[in-house]
Amino acid sequence: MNTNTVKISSSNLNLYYGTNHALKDVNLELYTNKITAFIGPSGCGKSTYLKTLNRMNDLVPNVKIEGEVLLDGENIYDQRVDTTLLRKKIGMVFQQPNPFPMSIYDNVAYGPRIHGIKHKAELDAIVEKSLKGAALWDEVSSRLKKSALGLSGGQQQRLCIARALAVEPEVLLMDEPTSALDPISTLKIEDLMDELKEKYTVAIVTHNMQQATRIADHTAFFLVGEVVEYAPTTELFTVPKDKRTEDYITGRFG
Ligand SMILES: Nc1ncnc2c1ncn2[C@@H]1O[C@H](COP(=O)(O)OP(=O)(O)OP(=O)(O)O)[C@@H](O)[C@H]1O
Repeated sequence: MNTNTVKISSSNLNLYYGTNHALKDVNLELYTNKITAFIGPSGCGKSTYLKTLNRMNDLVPNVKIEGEVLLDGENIYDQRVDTTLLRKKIGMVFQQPNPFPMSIYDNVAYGPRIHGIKHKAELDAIVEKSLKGAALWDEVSSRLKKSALGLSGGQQQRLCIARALAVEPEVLLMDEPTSALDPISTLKIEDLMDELKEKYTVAIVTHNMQQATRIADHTAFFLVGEVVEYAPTTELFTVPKDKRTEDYITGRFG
């Protein structure tokens, strides 16, 4: 894995929800312009880990985080870090498509407007570019002023990806982005992810091991808060080094 450039690196990362030690000494590196998948049984800490990467867990009461997460070598947990700017750089897409109850256009323009962009021509260009980037433009260009809630689930999820792209992030975090979608919409998002990695660094939590093998360059296997194994995806699924990884990927537990 040495040929890859490190975008995000976490070292000795521990997270506690009250007394629940949910992440245990997680050391992982995410590489620029690659897709990294996090797999593992329910409750093993995949989503928690993903959320530590843009400090979404800061919002949870009684959470305690120790260790470091570096983005381009800078610790994102440094007190001076502005979390709004951090989350502009590291965008997130959730399991359930969650468009705002407003027009397609306004959903995509929402982030840029918050960051101070007001001119219509500039916003129009961002909306078009982002919708194209999320492979949705052709389906919605004639109905930009219509409610986003009228889109199908798969379209809504691509809209959420467009909304994330609109603020020009460097990293995209995706928490089971296709688990609520039908197989055709899922394939569309997987194809899209392959395009997105040309420009962004992508991390995805998935329950679907086939999905990880289809799209991820690297895969980390989590078990009760620990990373058991982290390797290039083909290696992890064909020659796992740890017996627990082997048991999981062959369906013996989880
Ligand atoms: N906001 C929270 N407050 C308290 N405990 C939490 C919170 N979120 C997660 N946990 C706990 O942390 C542990 C890890 O949960 P997490 O959601 O990260 O696992 P996961 O691997 O993503 O699971 P799943 O695949 O079911 O989504 C679990 O024990 C869970 O109950």
